[in-house]
Amino acid sequence: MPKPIVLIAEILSPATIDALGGDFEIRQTEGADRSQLLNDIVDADAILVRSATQVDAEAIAAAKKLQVIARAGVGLDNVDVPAATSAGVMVVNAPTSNITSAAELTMAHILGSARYFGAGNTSLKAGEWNRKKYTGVELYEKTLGIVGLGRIGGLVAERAKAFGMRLVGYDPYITQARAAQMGVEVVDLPGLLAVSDFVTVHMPKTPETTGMISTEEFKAAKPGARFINVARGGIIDEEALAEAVAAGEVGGAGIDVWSTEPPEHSALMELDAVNVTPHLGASTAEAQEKAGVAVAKSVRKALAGELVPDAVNVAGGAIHEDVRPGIPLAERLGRVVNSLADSSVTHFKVEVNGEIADKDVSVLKLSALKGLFRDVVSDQVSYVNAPLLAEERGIGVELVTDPYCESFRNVTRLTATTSEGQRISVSGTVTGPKLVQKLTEVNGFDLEIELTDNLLIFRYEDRPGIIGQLGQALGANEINIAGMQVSPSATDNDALSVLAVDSAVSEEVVKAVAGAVNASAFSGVSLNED
Ligand SMILES: NC(=O)c1ccc[n+]([C@@H]2O[C@H](COP(=O)([O-])OP(=O)(O)OC[C@H]3O[C@@H](n4cnc5c(N)ncnc54)[C@H](O)[C@@H]3O)[C@@H](O)[C@H]2O)c1
Ligand SMILES: O=C(O)[C@H](O)COP(=O)(O)O
Repeated sequence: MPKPIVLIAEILSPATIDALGGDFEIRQTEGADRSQLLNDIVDADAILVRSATQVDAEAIAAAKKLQVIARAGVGLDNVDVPAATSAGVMVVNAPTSNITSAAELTMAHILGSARYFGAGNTSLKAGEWNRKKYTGVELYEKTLGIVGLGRIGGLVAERAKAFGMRLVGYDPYITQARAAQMGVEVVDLPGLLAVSDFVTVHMPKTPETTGMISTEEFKAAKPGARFINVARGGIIDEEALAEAVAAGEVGGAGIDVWSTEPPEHSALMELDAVNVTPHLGASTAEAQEKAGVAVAKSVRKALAGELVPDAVNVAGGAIHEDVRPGIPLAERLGRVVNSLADSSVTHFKVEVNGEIADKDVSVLKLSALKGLFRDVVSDQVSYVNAPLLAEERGIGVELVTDPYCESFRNVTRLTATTSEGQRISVSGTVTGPKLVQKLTEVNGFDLEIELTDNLLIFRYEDRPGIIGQLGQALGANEINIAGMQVSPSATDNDALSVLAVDSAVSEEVVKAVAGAVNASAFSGVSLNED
């Protein structure tokens, strides 16, 4: 049988090809060359792009076998998602692959505009020695206005804080509590412009945000403020910016993204106080590797007929972006339940609590079931066959949602009853811009520990010295502890310890360690991917 064809339309990290593996025929094309693209896409099963390839309705219609469009990055501005959906083509991206790189480039632009990096560099290379002209300002104790407090805005806040900046932010879609967590004071846009020495934008480009910072906003801004755009071209109106800088109203700017790429005859190019970069936000070795590997994995899954967590439109039905991070979490929690179960599960409940409860979260039930079965059946468990496996085994499955969630934005809680009457519960959440998975509860014991690949769980009668005994017993078996959480019971004298360890621990060793602390219940959980 011929191998499926994966068409790579832009330069991607070599790690992408390694992660695709040997199951595909990999072809290269030049995505920016329209006629070459339309010719080469015809028999492709999957296409991998960055932002320079227009995968529009025409390209999708030309692609007779296409099953997946993979964007090795975040923005889908160059992909016609509705056209892909109506053609039954899955679209995937790599939503967190380049956020750190984009946040770091933002800091580079903030610093660069504060210190005339571009102009100083050009001037010195032209043989001048002009120290006075390029006297800048410090960031320390200046105010940074962040417009858009999402993933990248949050990472910028974290970094700017380290420079001693005061942070104000505007984002009508996030809660005060979330902004407070970031150390950002929420204000309205005029309020932000009035007090900010630097303004940086981190929103998507939408009809609402296009041209959101323009002549009026420059006039309302603090005189001499500097403006940074590492988000999307046109959120800051380039022509109005050039005029405001030339008029001395705006002190400087750092622009990475352009309303037309590459930009044509922009007046910004002529201005000393404006530093420019050619859309380099994601252009680091790390971001490219992360993006390439993430989409390669998604392509493998998509072509194997599995549900893909990073898909933005699955089988015509979209998974909301706030629900997507919960998919791998639910699967891993399902695996934890399976590890804790002493006998077969007869009833399985998936509770989704918090802000995502009003979205369609049925995929989380499928994912949790997939996790429950993944380590116990020899067949490849998919989102499609997991419910069938439950039915075959007579497992009653329920999904319950509740928008109320006390401690986190969202928590997924799985409870299971086994044929021997054992009751198991585990809860988890996904936190921060890096979407860190956390275990927040096991069998009624509240915790907060990263859901790493190898965990050990011990329940015992609480008494002094146990932590030392656990450490000693694990050390004697050459097991390194990477993290630990102890949770005393609210109802009896027991405590539960969850330890994150560096490698999988054999059942024999887990038993020996449990014996050393006289544990009444214990489990070794291994969530390795292989
Ligand atoms: N330069 C680059 O190479 C590069 C790299 C990665 C991402 N990006 C771009 O950076 C931007 C931010 O990415 P992200 O991952 O942080 O996105 P995100 O979705 O995590 O955050 C966007 C934030 O903008 C807010 N927002 C939406 N409309 C708004 C409005 N009208 N006013 C104020 N806030 C509004 C949202 O509530 C959200 O909190 C996107 O445009 C993305 O395409 C650029
Ligand atoms: O949307 C993105 O991921 C960034 O703008 C990066 O785009 P790029 O992959 O073309 O550099």
